[in-house]
Amino acid sequence: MSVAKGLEGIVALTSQISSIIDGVLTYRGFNIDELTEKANFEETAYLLWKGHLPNREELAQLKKELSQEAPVPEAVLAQLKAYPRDAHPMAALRTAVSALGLYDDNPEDKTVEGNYKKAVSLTAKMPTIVAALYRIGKGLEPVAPHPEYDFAQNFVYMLHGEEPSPVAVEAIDKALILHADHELNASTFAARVTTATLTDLYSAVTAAISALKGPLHGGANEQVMRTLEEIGSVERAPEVIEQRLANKEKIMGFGHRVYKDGDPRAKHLREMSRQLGEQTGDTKWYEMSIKIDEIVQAEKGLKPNVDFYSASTYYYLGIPLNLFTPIFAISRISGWTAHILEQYGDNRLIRPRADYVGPTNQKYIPIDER
Ligand SMILES: CC(=O)SCCNC(=O)CCNC(=O)[C@H](O)C(C)(C)COP(=O)(O)OP(=O)(O)OC[C@H]1O[C@@H](n2cnc3c(N)ncnc32)[C@H](O)[C@@H]1OP(=O)(O)O
Ligand SMILES: O=C([O-])CC(=O)C(=O)O
Repeated sequence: MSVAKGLEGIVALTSQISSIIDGVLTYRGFNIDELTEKANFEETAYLLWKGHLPNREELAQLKKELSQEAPVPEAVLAQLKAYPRDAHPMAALRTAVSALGLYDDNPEDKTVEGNYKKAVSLTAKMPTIVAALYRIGKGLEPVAPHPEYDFAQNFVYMLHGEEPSPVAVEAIDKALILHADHELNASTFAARVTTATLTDLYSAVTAAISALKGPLHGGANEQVMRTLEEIGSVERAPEVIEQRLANKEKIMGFGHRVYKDGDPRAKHLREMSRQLGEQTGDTKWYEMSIKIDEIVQAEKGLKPNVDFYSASTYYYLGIPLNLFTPIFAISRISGWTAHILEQYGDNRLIRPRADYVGPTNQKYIPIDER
């Protein structure tokens, strides 16, 4: 049996949701560069779920549903308050999404309409949960979702409990578009493998969040910011990064399984980081990121991935480090659920083989003789 470690290069299924061809990322055939410039997150999520951009009526309907579904059940809110204060928000989010399945009247409804409803409902609740976790962690009361606010606006509002700045809303909205889907990344694959057993949507999303949390995947954005903080100044960047590379340590936010010539999302986040650095009058984090980018490219030939410049972008927006990956999840749930719907629509159990390399012909030894 030949093994492709990490399933590198293996084409596991067909999909109509997103593509990475010659380094270009598209959602349903639309280049993400154009979507990032012209669309908003709600349109993007609709596009991923339904396969076409919404007209005015369809978008208004989706916004209405997202708004209606944004509040989380009181019982789940009470659970969030009972979680250990030092729990990581990604772990808490995973547990909360799993708990939400218990409060769905019909969690096993796997009709197309039923699953679409669940996808919208869960997507709507993600920002509410993440903002609530943040506020509870600070000893503050969660802020209820604003019925009139758009998705990104509502998230920023619920975090801080005040009218959000248009700059922050625009930046978050763009970041959400950029993170919404990415072909068969590890968390989406986890969602599809889980779905393929014909379990429920909550179970599949819980599996996806669990996979996204890891530092080789979505968890890298938080680690990037920790690296920037540890380095502390542009001047120290060469010494620290070169030392880490010499120690064969990975520099978080660099490298990618699919993109070898660069991640097309990184340039948007780099520009956002630059602009926010200028606007806040604190260009250090952006400059340090640029310096690290130069060194890692020169020394290792590795380019930044989506997680690298999102770190300084979120930092400039005053978002705490442990919410970086939850924000990724707030966006990626649109892609996960689109893939879950697609998987239910044309399902086959996903069950590859392992090449057994362990011992053979073992003989049972009675316990007293071992
Ligand atoms: C949203 C996302 O999930 S984007 C990815 C986010 N993850 C990160 O940023 C974590 C850092 N990056 C990595 O760990 C990897 O580049 C991954 C996981 C993204 C891709 O991994 P793979 O395709 O399996 O590449 P792999 O880990 O085998 O690396 C190949 C070689 O490049 C090196 N390398 C890869 N990434 C890095 C890095 N960030 N820093 C230093 N060296 C690296 C590896 O050490 C390895 O070197 P070797 O051949 O001398 O052993
Ligand atoms: O595709 C991947 O392997 C990881 C990634 O960039 C993403 O999930 O956005």
